[in-house]
Parts: sequence; C-alpha cells; structure tokens
Amino acid sequence: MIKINHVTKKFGDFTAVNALNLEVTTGEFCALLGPNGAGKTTLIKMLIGLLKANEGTIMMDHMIMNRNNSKLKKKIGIVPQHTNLDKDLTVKENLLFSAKLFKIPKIEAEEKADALIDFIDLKSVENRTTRRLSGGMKRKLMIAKALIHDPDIIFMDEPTIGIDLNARRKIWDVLRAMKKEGKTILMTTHYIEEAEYLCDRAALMNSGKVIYYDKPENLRYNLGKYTVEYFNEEKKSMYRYFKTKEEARLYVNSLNDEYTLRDTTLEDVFYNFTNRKVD
Ligand SMILES: Nc1ncnc2c1ncn2[C@@H]1O[C@H](COP(=O)(O)OP(=O)(O)OP(=O)(O)O)[C@@H](O)[C@H]1O
Repeated sequence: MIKINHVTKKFGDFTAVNALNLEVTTGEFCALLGPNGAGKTTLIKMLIGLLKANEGTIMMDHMIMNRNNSKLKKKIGIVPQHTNLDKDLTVKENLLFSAKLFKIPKIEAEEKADALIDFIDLKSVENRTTRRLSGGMKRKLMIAKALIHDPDIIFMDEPTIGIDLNARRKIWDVLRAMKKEGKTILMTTHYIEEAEYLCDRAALMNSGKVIYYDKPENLRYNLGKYTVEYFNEEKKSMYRYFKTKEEARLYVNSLNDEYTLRDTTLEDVFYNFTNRKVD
C-alpha cells in the first residue's frame, strides 16, 4: 500500500507538487498521467526517497519514506526515466552488478539474473554489451534491474518513452506479468493507451495536483461514453460527450458540419478537465 498524504514540493517560489493526495492499494497498477511539467517526476523522486517533501507524508507498507529509510528502500524497485545501465557490461553483468549492490549472495544472484533474463526475454543477447542493445531491449533490462531484489513496490518513470510501438507492446507483456505476480506498481506515462491497457486506476495530474483518480472506464463513462467531435464556425475543434449513442446521434442530426462520432477515450477525459493535451 502506498499512501501519499498532502505532499508538497517547492523549488524556490515555485510549487511543483501541491498538497497532493493519492493511495495505491497492494497489488494495484496505477498510472500517473499528465502533461510536461505536471510534477510527475518530482513526485516519483519523493516516493523513492531522492527528494524531501516540504510538507506531507509518504507511507508504504506502514513505514514512512524518507532519504534514510534503507529498510523501506529495499522493498522498492525503481525504473528511472533515464538509463541506469552500465554500457560496457553485458546484460547479465548489469544484473549481477545490481545484485551485488543489494548484497545478494553469488549463487542466488546468478539464479535470479537467469530467471529475470528469461522473464524479459533477453536470453539470446545475455552476453551482449548494453551499448549494443536496441532501445526496447535496454528498457526491458532496466525493468529487470529494478526487480533483482524482488521488491514489492515498483516505481517506473516513463518506462516506454522513446521506443517504437512494437517494442512498447513487448514491455507491456512484461509489466502485465509483474502485475500478475502481485507487485504494486506506480508508473508515469505520456501514453494514454498505455494507461488504458495496463492500469487498474489512472491518476490525472495537472499543475502539481491529482485532479481525477479512478478506473479508466469510470473516467470515460462519467464524462460520457460517446464523443462527438466537430468544427465550430471558426473551424475550431469542439467536443460533446453523451451517455448513450442515441443521444449522440440525435445531437449530430442537428449539426450542419462534418463530425465524428466515436467512443470517448482517456485523452478526451484529460482534455476536458485540463484544456490541455497530455503530450
Ligand atoms: N530541481 C528543480 N529545480 C527547479 N524546478 C524544478 C526542478 N525539478 C523540477 N522542476 C520544475 O517542476 C515542474 C515539474 O517538473 P517534473 O519534472 O516533475 O514534471 P513532469 O510532470 O515529470 O514533466 P515531464 O513529463 O516533462 O517529465 C517543472 O516546471 C520543472 O521545471
């Protein structure tokens, strides 16, 4: 269980995270969605004990997270936004090196590294140096690295950023398998479809606050299951949301211009509440 209570982080006069509350229950997969600068990375940095909050508390498994709580830090795994791999080490050596940092005995470390290499499907390149891996393979290895000490809670900051859709889908398989194993996961992402596909709940974040937190389907249904997209007289895109297709059809019959009638997406929800796109 992760319990974030009234957490604020200021950089000088600027408030990056503003009295934020959020709870992630044990075994839940939560996505943190928001545009650039919303405060997602700052929040993650506080959650992993890298930054100190100005106000509020962060609890995990009934312990308070702070920079010195090494017991709690052993229970969490971290996939940072930027690569944390040693380019000159092979896939397996990277994992063994991480195991050493967690003081995992040699034989156990070998077994864990082998099991994780199978899990992320990198057996064929286990002896390849990391600099020669594709972007998707590197991301998978970063996930495996976060799992080496078998943490209960995983924080991931944009784990699929900058890789193609095919590679991203392979990572989704790994993330779903992690969820099946009962891990509690909090992930930031810009990719709405990723949140829809993977997570139990999505927290929509804007200007340092969580503005909505619910199951993706509830977020969509509360706004209206169907969206009519059309242009107004100034040729500006307009959106109307409807609970039923019948209501939406009635509405489009009254329009003179071109329109699209489609299912509402999480992107619509986000845009509706913030007037901003996630990207
Ligand atoms: N060390 C810092 N000093 C000053 N301002 C900072 C610092 N770190 C972050 N900020 C500011 O805090 C705000 C939130 O940044 P943060 O990186 O948390 O956003 P984000 O939601 O993760 O954005 P992105 O999606 O671009 O990664 C931004 O306006 C950023 O410029």
